[in-house]
Amino acid sequence: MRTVTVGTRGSTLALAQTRWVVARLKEEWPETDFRIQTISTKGDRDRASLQSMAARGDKGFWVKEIEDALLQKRIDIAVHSLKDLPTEQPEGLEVSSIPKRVDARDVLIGKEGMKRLAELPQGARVGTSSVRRKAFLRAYRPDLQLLDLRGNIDTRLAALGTPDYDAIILAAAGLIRTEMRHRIDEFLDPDIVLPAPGQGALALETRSDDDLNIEVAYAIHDHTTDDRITAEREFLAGLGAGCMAPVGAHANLKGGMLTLEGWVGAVNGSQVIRATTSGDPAECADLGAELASDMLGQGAQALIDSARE
Ligand SMILES: NCc1[nH]cc(CCC(=O)O)c1CC(=O)O
Repeated sequence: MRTVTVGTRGSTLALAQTRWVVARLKEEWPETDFRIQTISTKGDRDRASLQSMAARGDKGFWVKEIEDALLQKRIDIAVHSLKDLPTEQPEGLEVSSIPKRVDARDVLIGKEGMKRLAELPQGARVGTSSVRRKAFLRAYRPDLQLLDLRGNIDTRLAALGTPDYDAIILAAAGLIRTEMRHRIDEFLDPDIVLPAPGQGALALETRSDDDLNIEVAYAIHDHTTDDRITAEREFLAGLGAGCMAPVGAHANLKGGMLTLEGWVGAVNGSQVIRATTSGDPAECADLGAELASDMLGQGAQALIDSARE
């Protein structure tokens, strides 16, 4: 039997999504043996300085060590949360497969009586470290106290068991993939908090010259998800921004048309620039790039810079 080594971070979520990927691959390739190897990244080891790493333009803190393992042939396929993967891959590597996306929305989990965003009391304490979530939440409810809350899903859920937080905001996808969907109290309305580009989607990365493993990975590729996230990521790339920017993007396919919505917010909540475009899904990359230049024309750069300070 041929063995394919699949590399991932070791968090509960990373392992859950990698086991899901391996189960799907095994359905397509029953004669192949898949082995999971966990790799620790700078993001796992040095969480406190994530924001400063992002400010320095150091984008690959969730993926660098995993990409090195791919290049050195210690692993054959890497599984990443697409949201955490920089918009460009290093020389010699490529994204060879995008499996079907799960729910892209953000969700709220709250204490008793704090289970809906609109009904949180004045000054309620909400945990999130995402500048995107902070920017859009502040624009909607300037009274809320937004408190930093870092760490993996388990750490963040545990924070609700302390007196410090009334509610926390997370990605639905993380809870769904770790079989904690039942903990979700409210799916946030995307008209209030627009999800991150690529949220809820995964990427399988391989060596560019490794035809065999590219074929293995591509068996679970989903074209619709690919068109949607390509538009979202081209929008992000066109803004020159990364996963730590106050930028939301969400694309949908309906009736053969791709609609892309993009937001850029001021971290202090004073302003959110919103724009929408739509067209042929075959033009998904151009739609994203065009929306980005439209937003830059409306002053988006100053808002992105405001998050870097
Ligand atoms: N930045 C960490 C991260 N990367 C991907 C997800 C969620 C799952 C996904 O979007 O696929 C999360 C956690 C979160 O934002 O709550």
